[in-house]
Amino acid sequence: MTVIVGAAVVRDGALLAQQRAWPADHAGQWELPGGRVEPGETEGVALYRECQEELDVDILVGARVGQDIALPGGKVLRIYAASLLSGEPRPVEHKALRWLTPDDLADVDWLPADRELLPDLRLLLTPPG
Ligand SMILES: Nc1nc2c([nH]c(=O)n2[C@H]2C[C@H](O)[C@@H](COP(=O)(O)OP(=O)(O)OP(=O)(O)O)O2)c(=O)[nH]1
Repeated sequence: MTVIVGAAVVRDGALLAQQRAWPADHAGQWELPGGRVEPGETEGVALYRECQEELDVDILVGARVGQDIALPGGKVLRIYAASLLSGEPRPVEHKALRWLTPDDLADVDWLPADRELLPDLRLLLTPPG
């Protein structure tokens, strides 16, 4: 099974989202940083690599967020919480980045799979108590 890992990077109560530049049918839609787990990689290593490639940052990978979401073609999307270790994110391959507060979460045009995760992402941004 192909696993696509995504990072829910949180800083100061906001979630980092990025806007796809391609392919044409998804360009302009928003997603979490991440990508395919390559053979021989752990999911954490894949996420760390993808965030270096896409954002030019080093991350610390934390706990799972939500359930696996089925993607077309028998793939699944699996999200992990993450925090920034070093670097300031920049959109290396994407059109734009945004830090989304809980109130902003529903404002962007997410990829369909990510939209299913919004309740879990909102919880991640909400301090306990
Ligand atoms: N990175 C990422 N991909 C997502 C998210 N939600 C979602 O449906 N996807 C889908 C879009 C793509 O079909 C697939 C990831 O492909 P990708 O193009 O970003 O990753 P990749 O370069 O490692 O994959 P590939 O080109 O080797 O197939 O997962 C998300 O939040 N983050």
